[in-house]
Amino acid sequence: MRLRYSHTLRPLLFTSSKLTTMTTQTFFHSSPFPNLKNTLFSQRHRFPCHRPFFTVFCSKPISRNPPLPLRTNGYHGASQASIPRPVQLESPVEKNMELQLNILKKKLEAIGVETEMCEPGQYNHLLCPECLGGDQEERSLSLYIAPDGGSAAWNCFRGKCGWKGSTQAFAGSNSARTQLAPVKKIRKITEEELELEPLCDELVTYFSERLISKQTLERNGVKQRKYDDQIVIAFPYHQNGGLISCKYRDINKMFWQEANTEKIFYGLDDIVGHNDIIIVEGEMDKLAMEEAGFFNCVSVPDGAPPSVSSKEELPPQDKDKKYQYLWNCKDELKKATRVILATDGDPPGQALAEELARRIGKEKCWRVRWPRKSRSDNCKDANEVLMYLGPDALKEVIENAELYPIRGLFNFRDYFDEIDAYYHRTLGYDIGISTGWNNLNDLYNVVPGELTIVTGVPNSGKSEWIDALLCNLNEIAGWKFALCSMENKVREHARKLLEKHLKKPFFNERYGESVERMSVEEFEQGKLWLSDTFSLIRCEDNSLPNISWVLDLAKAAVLRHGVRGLVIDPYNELDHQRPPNQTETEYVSQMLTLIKRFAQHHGCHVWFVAHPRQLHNWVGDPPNLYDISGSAHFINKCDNGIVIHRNRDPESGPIDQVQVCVRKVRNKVAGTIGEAMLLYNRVTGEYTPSDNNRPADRKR
Ligand SMILES: Nc1ncnc2c1ncn2[C@@H]1O[C@H](COP(=O)(O)OP(=O)(O)OP(=O)(O)O)[C@@H](O)[C@H]1O
Repeated sequence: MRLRYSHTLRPLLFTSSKLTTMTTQTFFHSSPFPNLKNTLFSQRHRFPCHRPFFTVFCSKPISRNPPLPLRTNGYHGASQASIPRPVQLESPVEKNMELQLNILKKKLEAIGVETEMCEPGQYNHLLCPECLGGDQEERSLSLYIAPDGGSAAWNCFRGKCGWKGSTQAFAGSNSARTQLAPVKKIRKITEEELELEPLCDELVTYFSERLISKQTLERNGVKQRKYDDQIVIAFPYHQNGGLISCKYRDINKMFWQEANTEKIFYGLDDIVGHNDIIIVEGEMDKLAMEEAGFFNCVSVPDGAPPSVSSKEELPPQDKDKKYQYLWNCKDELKKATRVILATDGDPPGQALAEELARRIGKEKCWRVRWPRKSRSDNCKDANEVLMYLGPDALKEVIENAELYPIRGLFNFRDYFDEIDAYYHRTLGYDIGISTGWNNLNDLYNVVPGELTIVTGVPNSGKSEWIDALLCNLNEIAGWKFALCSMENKVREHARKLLEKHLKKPFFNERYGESVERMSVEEFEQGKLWLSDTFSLIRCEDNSLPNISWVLDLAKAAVLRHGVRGLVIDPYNELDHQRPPNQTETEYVSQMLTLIKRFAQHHGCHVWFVAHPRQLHNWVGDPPNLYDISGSAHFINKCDNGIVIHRNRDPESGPIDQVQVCVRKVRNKVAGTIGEAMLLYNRVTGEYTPSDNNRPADRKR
């Protein structure tokens, strides 16, 4: 049980004769009652255990006597043996140790003891299914399985649990749970038996310093109890008006609860019939809520866990020991339409809210935001809000409760920061960067996080155009890129990029004509630019890379070099093996989903080159995006679809003319459908806008 109360008012020492008020410093460092804590602890030993003490694991020396035969009903709640002992079985089963070990393990597993790693003849340290090892999740259950696998005995060493018992493989029936589970005797208690008394004036004052009124204390039946000359606060837990349990709080803010009583919410009767229920983390918070006018409030009995359980699945109700108080009133919770989780603002408090919400159903849970109590600190719970800001502020906290977040379910409000940045254009580039060719400005702009599919018949200049675009984007916005261009030899790719960057040919021979070749100095400077601007994704061995491999490396390039664009050229150079039951259409759809997720997640633009299928009776027109071989998903899933086409017939028009057909633009901020003409400079590989916006006439 983890209870965390740290109210900042002066702590008090309660004695039956008088109640002494001290400063915090005095209280912690020079208590006039050095033995007080010990006294309280020893007193408390009458209460802390939730189970009766058994003596199976008492500290006597190991007996040399032959082991006592175990009872045959399978469960021993209280053996007198000094340590768990192997049990001799006189039956044919003796011959089959494996069988009996399996049966034994099944019985143990039926009561929640995980035996997978357990070996016979050894002490195994496991998580106790009764207490789950407390907040620290200690492996506090010591389980001993006899060497022959025929019997087992266990004990949880956590003082607050102490669960112990033993069983045999072949004793009784196999319905182990009912036999093995310790029969807890729930005590019936009365205020008289507990010797609860009305609060003394000093304690009433103590509460009033926390702004809890006498009226609230009386309505909730808050009492006191004497332990010799010490007084502790008693919070009686009621259900249907009857006393179910009682929790005590001493001067050291230590808590303990009546043993062998049922775990219920504190204030349970107050939520009966209410549509709105508030759940808080401590009794003081429940009382504080009342001061703000909220009676429909309960407190958890056991405080908060240190963190949210790592297990995704909730345990079955009967094994969900820590939250039995919830299951004990599941009808009330079911009837409620709104459950406001007002647990503490610290990480354990938030973990508690999450655990409660998982069990109650997040769809009807709400949560609160604790207001500031100072410039640097927030209030951490209801009582602090009451003390620092007053009842109206606490009322406001509850009235302003927000829907409890559900993973995957959002509101636009959750994205307002991002939407603001988009509106105010503070992130740059969100409405897209110009390609650098002004006649394309209305048609296509490069938006981070989008996917552009580029297609065109073979040799149409797709790769050349993308390279030229990257050089422009680098010049305009300093973007860096990852290139996965499997068709290109690295040195050829370097040549093409350098020519565009330096606007000079790499060689003079054949294509350089009379244009001055790039100098050695320019070449050296260009190499530095290449290294700085591009990351190469290449599969150096003979195997073809698959899309996940490419995206993983692209992610590394984003994180390591800050690349803003990825080119995958072309699609057919990737490995596209798919499971036999998956169609190519399904495969393409999945692959494009992966690419788009990568693009969005890293704010990286992706250009993906895909070839059209073989076109029959082709008359030289630009292909259609639906002609892309593989699947219509290329056009369906991309943000932008571009066809690069060029005239190859000198009689139809200039052959350096390149047609950029923007066939799909999903985001109207980025552009629109249309065509623009560029002129290709064969010497430097540069493109410039063409004055002639008419495509060449094609021979038919
Ligand atoms: N408008 C043009 N005029 C003349 N040659 C061009 C033109 N555009 C590109 N080229 C040349 O065509 C060749 C192929 O270009 P590129 O590799 O970019 O085509 P591609 O469409 O990517 O080809 P593939 O489909 O085979 O991958 C290059 O040598 C390039 O210099």
